[in-house]
Amino acid sequence: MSKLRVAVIGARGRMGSEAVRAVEAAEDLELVAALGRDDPLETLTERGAQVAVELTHPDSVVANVGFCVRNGVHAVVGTTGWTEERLGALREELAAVPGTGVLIAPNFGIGAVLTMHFARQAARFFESAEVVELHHPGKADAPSGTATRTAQVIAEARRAAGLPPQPDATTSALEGARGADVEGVPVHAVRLRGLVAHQEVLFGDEGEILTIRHDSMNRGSFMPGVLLGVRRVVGTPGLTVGLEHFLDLDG
Ligand SMILES: NC(=O)C1=CN([C@@H]2O[C@H](COP(=O)(O)OP(=O)(O)OC[C@H]3O[C@@H](n4cnc5c(N)ncnc54)[C@H](OP(=O)(O)O)[C@@H]3O)[C@@H](O)[C@H]2O)C=CC1
Ligand SMILES: O=C(O)C1=N[C@H](C(=O)O)C[C@H](O)C1
Repeated sequence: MSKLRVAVIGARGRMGSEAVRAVEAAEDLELVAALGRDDPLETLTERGAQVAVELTHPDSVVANVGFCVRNGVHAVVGTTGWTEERLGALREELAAVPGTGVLIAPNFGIGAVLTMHFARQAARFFESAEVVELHHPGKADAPSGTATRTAQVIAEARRAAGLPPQPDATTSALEGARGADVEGVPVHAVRLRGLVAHQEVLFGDEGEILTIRHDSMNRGSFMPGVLLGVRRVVGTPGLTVGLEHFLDLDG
């Protein structure tokens, strides 16, 4: 059986370099390109890449994924910065090339995906919910894509259950003290040398607290998810947001 031809964009970064190693080590995959900032995207088509793994920067990702889609290269995207507006534009681009698939995964860590799944289940049972994400100080965006998505999932579940806004008597606060407001769910971001990627989801109600915590101790933790995405995206046309769609979580 022929190997799936895979490229990595952002190949010299923290995640990209780990993805290069993971693809090279996979027997069913062949690394055909490892692109940095100054390498032309045309290399993807010249080398016949079937799937591109995109791990760059929120300012670069839209153009890179757009190139892939226009050229029929499936994309597995870990880079953050996907607003509703960006997702809408990508859906329109994809509609013009049926057969091409894009996976956008806010987090490739299986435990992080499960955290979001469990948070969705828990949200309707608690009056209060807040998210705390903790990352290395080299991270460009805050709050993390995962924390933003987690807060959105909680907000969706609260709305579906008809819960009122969360109680909060704060009338004066230093700017940022209550975190970022993501659809009514406060999200707090810590940047600290020594950390990799961590998140706590806190739920509170009268007399009890539920904490769901996930820790990525190294970037190898993301690689099984990256490889799963690469193998599945080729048979999944259109836009998929979230690795959970490839995990059969209710099975
Ligand atoms: N979904 C997930 O599970 C995970 C997602 N991430 C996300 O992935 C992204 C990358 O993270 P990380 O690896 O830590 O970041 P790094 O800064 O370590 O790596 C990014 C790399 O991309 C390069 N780059 C930037 N723009 C381009 C471009 N246009 N073409 C090719 N290469 C480019 C950078 O080059 P240069 O240094 O020259 O700018 C750098 O080498 C972030 O958005 C992060 O949040 C991170 C971890 C897990
Ligand atoms: O930049 C990182 O490191 C990470 N980024 C992703 C995010 O913003 O959610 C995933 C993970 O948290 C690591």
